[in-house]
Amino acid sequence: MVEAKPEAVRTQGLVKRFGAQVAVAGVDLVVPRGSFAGLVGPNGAGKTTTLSMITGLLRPDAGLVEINGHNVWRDPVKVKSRIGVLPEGLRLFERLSGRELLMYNGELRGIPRAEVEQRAAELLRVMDLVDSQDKLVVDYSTGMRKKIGLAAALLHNPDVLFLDEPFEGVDPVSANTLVDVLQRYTSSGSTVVFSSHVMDLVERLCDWVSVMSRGSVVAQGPLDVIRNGRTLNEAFLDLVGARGTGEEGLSWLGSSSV
Ligand SMILES: Nc1ncnc2c1ncn2[C@@H]1O[C@H](COP(=O)(O)OP(=O)(O)OP(=O)(O)O)[C@@H](O)[C@H]1O
Repeated sequence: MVEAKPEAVRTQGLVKRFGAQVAVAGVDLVVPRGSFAGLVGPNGAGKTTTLSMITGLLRPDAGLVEINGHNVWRDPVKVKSRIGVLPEGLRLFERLSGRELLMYNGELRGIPRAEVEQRAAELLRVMDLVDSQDKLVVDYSTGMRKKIGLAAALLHNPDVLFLDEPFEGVDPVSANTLVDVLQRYTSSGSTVVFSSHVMDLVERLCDWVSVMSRGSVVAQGPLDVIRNGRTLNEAFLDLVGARGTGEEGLSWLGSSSV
């Protein structure tokens, strides 16, 4: 009998509190291998906190995180060597050029220099950053930062890639580039998990969706199951209980009142 491979990501009962605030209240997140997975939820739902705990950046108060069957918090070095992360806020080494940043990342990952040089050159070309490769990262625009951050996260060819709001502040041309690279990456069987508020994009790209609300996963599964005949935006509004008439309050707003 062939043993089933573990999921790319599995969490059980993940909890994080900040003082009296429960940011993540027992999250059971599942992402099958090879998925292009979207993590969606209203502001403050706990997406960033969950991703931070999954990627070994923030220690959970309770619960279990496994990536490809390996316990992240018991074996962090092994797991971190096989994942790529584009975190929120994207803190980068600002005084390095884009090219130096990739070379440094490659060295940190223990990849032979000649291999890093080749991979960095290819990534810079695909990300359309060749002309800016010698510019300091501090002088990069928001979209350029996302692209060099994604290049750095891909350099060691991870099994699973985690991206927190990768398309935020990115122009349509750069967004297309990011999408092309990510689709090429998942088509070879690797897994992407990304958080986003852009429902159209999640609907277009993802085959798996997890919906969070108030610190919990309220729905997850294949995109079509979550949509259930609706647009993803409609499904999202139904699931997070955010449908209102929008007519209450703000009666003073607009030109008809004084
Ligand atoms: N370091 C922190 N200290 C205190 N509270 C925090 C901290 N980080 C997050 N929180 C709180 O935890 C909750 C979840 O925040 P989180 O950033 O995970 O949500 P999110 O779903 O990523 O939101 P958004 O879509 O707005 O980015 C929020 O109420 C937030 O105020």
